[in-house]
Amino acid sequence: MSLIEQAKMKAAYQAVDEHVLPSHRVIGVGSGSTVVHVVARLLQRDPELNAKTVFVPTSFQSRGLLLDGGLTVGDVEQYSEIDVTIDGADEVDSQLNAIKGGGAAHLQEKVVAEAAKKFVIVADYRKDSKVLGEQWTKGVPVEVVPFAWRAVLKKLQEQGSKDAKLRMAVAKAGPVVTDNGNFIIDAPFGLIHEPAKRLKDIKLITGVVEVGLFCNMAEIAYFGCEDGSVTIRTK
Ligand SMILES: O=C[C@H](O)[C@H](O)[C@H](O)COP(=O)(O)O
Repeated sequence: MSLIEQAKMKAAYQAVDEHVLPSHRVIGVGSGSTVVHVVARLLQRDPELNAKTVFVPTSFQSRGLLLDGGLTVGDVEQYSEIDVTIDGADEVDSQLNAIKGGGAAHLQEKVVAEAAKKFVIVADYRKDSKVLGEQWTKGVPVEVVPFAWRAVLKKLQEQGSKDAKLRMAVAKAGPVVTDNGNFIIDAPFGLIHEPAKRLKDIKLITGVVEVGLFCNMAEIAYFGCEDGSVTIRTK
């Protein structure tokens, strides 16, 4: 296993061990490659405990992971109060603000994170920054209603993201289509010193569904380090 994969695994395992309690009945499960290790750790719990627990996924991917593991899935319509949600991130700043949506899943992720009493981030050392935009330079993922994408792109450029662009699919002609049937624009803004303001400005553009800036949401973040240790950051 590569160093990066080991780092993801250590962070994920420790977060599950410290935040998923036997008394919990509803657990939110994020998306991405780090969350694969979250689900692996959940599957190592007492099967009787898992049988009494409902897991709320945040994407087609995480739903598949949970179902493949034989776990019971639910949604926020059934379970509006979640005990804890654990999710990955593309970058986390010193205040625990995060960029998410590298896998185009941030709309459902934000809903499931907001429904949780506690939101926990797991990541490897490459995601650990002082200021957002230091390491994640692809831009802020912005989910948009398809017919409005050009209008939103223009507004994002006017807000200072000159290189904002529609995310294109890799093994399909045309744009990435999210699990919700929308498009994604990646909007680089350089260093983001005031993420909450940036979030508000982008969200006010008509046609924007959700912005991959998670501000003042995470309570704690676990970063797997290159030396095999795990760094914990709290508010
Ligand atoms: O849309 C995807 C999600 O926000 C992921 O949680 C994020 O991209 C981090 O993914 P990974 O753990 O693969 O780096």
